[in-house]
Amino acid sequence: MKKYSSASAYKNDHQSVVTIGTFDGVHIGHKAILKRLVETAKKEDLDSVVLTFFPHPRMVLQQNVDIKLLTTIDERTQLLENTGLGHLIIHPFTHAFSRLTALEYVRDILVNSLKAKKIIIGYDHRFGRNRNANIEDLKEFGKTYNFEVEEISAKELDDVAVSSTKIRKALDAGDIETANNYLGYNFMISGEVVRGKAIGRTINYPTANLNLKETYKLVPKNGVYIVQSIIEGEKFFGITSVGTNPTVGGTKKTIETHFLDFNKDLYEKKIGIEFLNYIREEETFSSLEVLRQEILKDEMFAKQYLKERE
Ligand SMILES: Cc1cc2nc3c(=O)[nH]c(=O)nc-3n(C[C@H](O)[C@H](O)[C@H](O)COP(=O)(O)O)c2cc1C
Ligand SMILES: Nc1ncnc2c1ncn2[C@@H]1O[C@H](COP(=O)(O)OP(=O)(O)O)[C@@H](O)[C@H]1O
Repeated sequence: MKKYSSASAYKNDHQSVVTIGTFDGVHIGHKAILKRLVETAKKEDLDSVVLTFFPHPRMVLQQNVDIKLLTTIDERTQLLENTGLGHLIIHPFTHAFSRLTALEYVRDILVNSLKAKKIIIGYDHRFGRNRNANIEDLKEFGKTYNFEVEEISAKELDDVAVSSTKIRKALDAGDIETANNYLGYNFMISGEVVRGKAIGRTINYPTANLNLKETYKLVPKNGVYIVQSIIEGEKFFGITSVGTNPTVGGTKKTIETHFLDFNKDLYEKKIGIEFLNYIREEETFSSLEVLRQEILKDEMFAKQYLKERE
């Protein structure tokens, strides 16, 4: 897959089939649309192109709204790469871009830059300044500029919209299994391991504290989870606590993982953790000793879960 940092960076004379969207999560519904794109490209000898935007339009147009996304732009890129897509354009979404008229957008971007011969798009897609043009307008432009518009049905689109919302809601409720089913893979977060208060080791539960670079990345609700991680090529399971650690008087939200059967220095390493299941809510325990006993129970629970899953 070739990547481009703007529509004008895409320099290709071959005609294309294009689909446009955010594809946050690249979940099973998105994959169905992307499969159609890649198959159409093959059948009709066109290049397959996804036009996506970053930052998310709502991050630019509604800056006061705290938007959380299922995937960072790097994760989204990697997941799109796995679909067999030919070309990915991550176009900067700016105020100036949002002011383009429908005509300018279609003519300059879709036709002149992307050489669109076919556009696969949702029936309710809106575009151009103030989102005032719709799919009927796009079909009219197609007559002038000689491209075809293939409509994604309400049903198919509904499935996509439903799963994005459902995945976010499931993660907000700690329902990892539902989220993973809709995603078609395990929800994951990654970041650098940073130093904490060094209390973990004193109760025999050292925890790798993850620092997320992207503030817009969604984190599942506070609580305790079973996770897995690939560390230097080897798979480890772990128990992760998402929360403020009230037992030790914490106030800042942290994401900390104790890896099972593991004993290595992870500071400054970049690691990803995949969420497998939810164990319990975060609680305020009366002492560190009680916390240690509770984490031991979490460990037993995780081991049992992993054994049954084998
Ligand atoms: C599996 C697991 C469950 C945890 N559950 C809780 C909890 O319910 N309440 C709480 O205050 N802290 C909880 N913690 C977080 C501990 O308070 C934290 O890991 C400990 O203070 C060590 O922090 P440090 O990495 O800064 O040394 C949990 C940690 C783990 C690994
Ligand atoms: N099984 C393990 N799980 C997680 N981290 C481990 C493990 N064994 C060793 N470590 C190391 O110990 C560190 C965590 O120790 P801890 O006492 O919790 O300190 P901190 O408060 O700095 O996180 C991790 O960042 C990692 O480098």
